Parts: sequence; C-alpha cells; structure tokens
Amino acid sequence: MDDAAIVVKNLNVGYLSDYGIIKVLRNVSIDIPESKITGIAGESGSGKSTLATTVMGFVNPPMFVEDGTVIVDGKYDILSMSKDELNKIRGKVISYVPQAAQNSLNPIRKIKETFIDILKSKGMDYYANTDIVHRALEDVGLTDRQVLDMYPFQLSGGMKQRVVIAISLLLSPKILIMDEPTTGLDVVVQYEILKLLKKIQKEKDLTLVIISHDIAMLFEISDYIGVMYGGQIVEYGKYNTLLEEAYHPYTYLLLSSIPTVRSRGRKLPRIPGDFEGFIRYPKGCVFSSRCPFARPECRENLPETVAYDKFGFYKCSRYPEWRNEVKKAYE
Ligand SMILES: Nc1ncnc2c1ncn2[C@@H]1O[C@H](COP(=O)(O)OP(=O)(O)OP(=O)(O)O)[C@@H](O)[C@H]1O
Repeated sequence: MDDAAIVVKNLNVGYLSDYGIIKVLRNVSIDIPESKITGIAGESGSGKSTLATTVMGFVNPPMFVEDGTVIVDGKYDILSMSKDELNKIRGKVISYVPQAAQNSLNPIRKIKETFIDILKSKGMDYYANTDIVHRALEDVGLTDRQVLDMYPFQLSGGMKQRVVIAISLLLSPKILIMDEPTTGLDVVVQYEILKLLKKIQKEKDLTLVIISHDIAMLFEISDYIGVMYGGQIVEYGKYNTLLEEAYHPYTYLLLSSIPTVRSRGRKLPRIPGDFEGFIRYPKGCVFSSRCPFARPECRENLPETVAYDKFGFYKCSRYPEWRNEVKKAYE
C-alpha cells in the first residue's frame, strides 16, 4: 500500500500536424497511488487522452514522445518496451477503456465472439477459459449468460458499458484506466456504472484511473484528483483536500462553477477567456491569462511544483496569497 502504481516523469508529448509540431503534454510528472481511484479532470483538449494513451504505450504517428518516462507497476518502463512486450502486459497488468468504447463493440459479432477474439489475441482459447469469461460478466452484474449470444444492438448502453468493463478486467489487471466511462449514458445508468466501478475497485484492490471533463462526477467517486489544464497537471491531491482547500486557482474556479442546490439564485464565478492553445503557448504559468489572481510575474515565470504529503502537488506561485483575495472577490 501507499506505493505508486504509475509513475510519470517529465513527460513531453506532441503531434506532428500540417502546422508543424504541436507540443501537448508539457513536463507532466505524477505518481498515481496503487489501490485507489484517481480522477483526472480537465476541459476538452487539455491532454487527458494523450496522457492515458502514452501511459498505455499507444504511441503511434502523428503522436510522438519527445522525452520522459512512464513506469507501471514498479517495473515496466513503458516507453522503452517493444510492441510484443507491451501486448503481454496490456490486459494482464494494465487495461485501458477508451472513450466511447461501448460504441466500438463490433455490431455484426456476438458478444461471445468478441471474447473469443480478445482471448485469442492473448494466445488463449475461449472454450478452455469460459470460467474466466463467466466470472468477468458476473463481476459486472451480467449474470444472465445469454448476453454472450447477443449482438451489441440488443444491449442497452449501460449493458454495453458493463460488457466493456468485463472485457477490460478479463485477465485480472492491477490497473484500469477508463476514459469518460459515463459519457453518453443517462443519469441513472451513470450512477449505476459509478457504483459498479467503486465496488469492483474495492473487491479487486484495483488501481482505477478515471478520465473525464465531468469534475462533479470525479469528486463523487475518486480518492485522488488530478486537474489538467493546457497539457499540464496543475494540481494533484486527495479529493477532500482539493474540495476544502484547492491550492490552484483553476481547481477552485472549476469547483465553484459547479451548480449546487445551495448556489441556486447566486451568481457562480466563471473562468474568463479561453486557453491560448498549444501553438501560442503561454510563457509563464499556463493559466495566467485567465487567472483572476495572476500577477505580471505569473505571466513571465514558470511556477515551481510544490509537493506535499506523499503524492500531492500544485503549480502556483501565488498560493496562499490568492486564497485571501478569493474571500474579498467571491465569499
Ligand atoms: N491526432 C492528432 N493530431 C494533431 N493534434 C492532436 C491529435 N490528437 C490530439 N491533438 C491535440 O492534442 C490536444 C489534446 O487532445 P486530447 O485528446 O489529449 O485532449 P482531451 O483532454 O482528452 O480532450 P477530449 O476530452 O476532448 O478528448 C488537442 O487539443 C489537439 O490540439
């Protein structure tokens, strides 16, 4: 316990595009604790999926890694492993469920055939391993085995998502990364899927990383939260620490902009402006142009990363001064 399941160090990742090189991840470092739920929050385009795919070693053109390391489960140096080596650990040590995975279940193949393909890709025979498949389906609450003889279109969105989770857990990985696991599902089904994920995480002592733009949902389920902005993780820490005392103004503003019953009728703080983009990237703090608490030096100088506890950190050189200004501005 209390070790890191994923260690990312000084990761810089970009894309080759018609406009030249677009550098997206900028010096990302994070230790993700094992046996906990980590939520990675951030607006669309902040680099969440780029981070997840790099951690999985899915680095294919136009994406490229400039430098940095990713160590998984204390021993797998992902970015120096071959495709064959990566294939051996994917599914067994670390699994990944991409965004909208439930929609990419092959529509003309029965669920059983998808399991046959997956096991085959790992050199395993379906019929010799039906017990594993049945257990995986039971784990996600699909106790009726008839589901194996159904086509994806015969399943509801929630059932498809359960199948996808069963596939990702088939070979008992220690780590599961899920990209937007509840997007596109109705609210009741979202709640059921979250409850299921929490149950599975506890029962299997899984390290679960959930990536989403839905910060309210992440705060519901996570033990730790990372906040991404413009290709950086600007803050990481225990969810209740961030909730009670965010160290980074962006975290504070994101949390304050979530409507609650209590805020009804009150004006919510908003985040002014837009991110400059990865081409006209800010020189100093990445959030400085939108930060109501920024000083001229924030625009010029990169903030230090301030670490605390075992895993927490933030990138703001104006903490704690900006907290006093919050009181004057909004409270
Ligand atoms: N194939 C690509 N070619 C060029 N640039 C890309 C490509 N994929 C992503 N990018 C760039 O990387 C940025 C981050 O994308 P990424 O998908 O990692 O963000 P995200 O936070 O996961 O967003 P979303 O929630 O919308 O998926 C994008 O804004 C875009 O500029």
